[in-house]
Amino acid sequence: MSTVDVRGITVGYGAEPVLREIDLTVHTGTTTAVLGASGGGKTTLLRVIAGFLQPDAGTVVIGERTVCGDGRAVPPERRGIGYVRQDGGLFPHLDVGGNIAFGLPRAARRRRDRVAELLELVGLPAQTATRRPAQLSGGQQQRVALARALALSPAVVLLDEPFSSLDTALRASTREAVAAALAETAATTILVTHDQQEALSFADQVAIMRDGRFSQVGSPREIYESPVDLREASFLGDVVHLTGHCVDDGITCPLGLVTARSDSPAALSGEVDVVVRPEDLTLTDSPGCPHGSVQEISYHGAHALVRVALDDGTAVTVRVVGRRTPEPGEQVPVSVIGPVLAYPRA
Ligand SMILES: Nc1ncnc2c1ncn2[C@@H]1O[C@H](COP(=O)(O)OP(=O)(O)OP(=O)(O)O)[C@@H](O)[C@H]1O
Repeated sequence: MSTVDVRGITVGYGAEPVLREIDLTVHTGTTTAVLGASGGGKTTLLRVIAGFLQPDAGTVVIGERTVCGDGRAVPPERRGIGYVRQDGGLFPHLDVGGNIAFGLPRAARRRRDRVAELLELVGLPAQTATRRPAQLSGGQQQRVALARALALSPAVVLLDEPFSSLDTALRASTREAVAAALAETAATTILVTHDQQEALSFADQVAIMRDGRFSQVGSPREIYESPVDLREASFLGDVVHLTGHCVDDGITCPLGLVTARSDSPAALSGEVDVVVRPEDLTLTDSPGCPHGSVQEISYHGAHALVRVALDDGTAVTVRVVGRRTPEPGEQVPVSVIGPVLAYPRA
């Protein structure tokens, strides 16, 4: 069992802490994505867990073992952790086989079949072993870096933005290969990323870091569909933000009379923030729905974002299937699908 349990970690590089009393639990064999703005402290957290940085306060427990805190500081090489840096960090003077075998005990280093096994695990052919890192694409290098991290069968794998330097197509295929390799080894994984889609699709749990703390930790669905506040909602994707007024039978807002979802904060009254995702709006008619004119279309292939100026002047964005966009200037109805998220006015 290798649950990673981070409790009350406070750490910094100077007087000001970068992380403040951070708590995080990553259950055995699951993946947590740590998502946040640049400079927020994501890498710092990985460095504390890996043992490269000693915290000012708090503990890290891996499985049953306290690896830091309570007067203990287990060195990085004895924590059973595989770490993949943002740039892969391969040794340029060693071939792929040499890179993967680097951390293995002397006897195992000579076993080429272990290297071939690890290459297969990350979806690379065995003959890649004789190539130098410089002869590989960015995605192949990242896979080799993962194979090296997995060589010692670590119980915990830390991935620091491993896909950020890859182009879209390579990113998707590398991500799939890495996810499959991690699933096969049942490693407990923490992935640092600043890519919302990556966090939502790759992880079992997403932790959003803001100002040195986690502002929300939950399943990808909870994080996207039930953000704790307007700020988190905007951080995780496109939002239509409107002002609403609570009335007896719901909330009146530029979209008409709407009802608050049950996962909205309780005790709403007076003026509230109404938050709707563009995919919760449609260009179809419904009783009492507003109309407006199409201002702008942003085409993304599979989908398109249609900006509509409602007749009362409010601008809203509607996500439609890419093939079914209206024309600019067209008059369209805008309906909301289902109840909306509403928050007390910020
Ligand atoms: N070795 C260091 N010495 C001093 N300050 C540092 C050091 N490493 C990081 N910092 C500072 O700590 C803060 C957090 O850095 P960190 O690299 O953990 O953020 P991050 O969320 O991983 O950022 P990014 O997404 O850009 O990689 C930043 O303000 C950074 O400048």
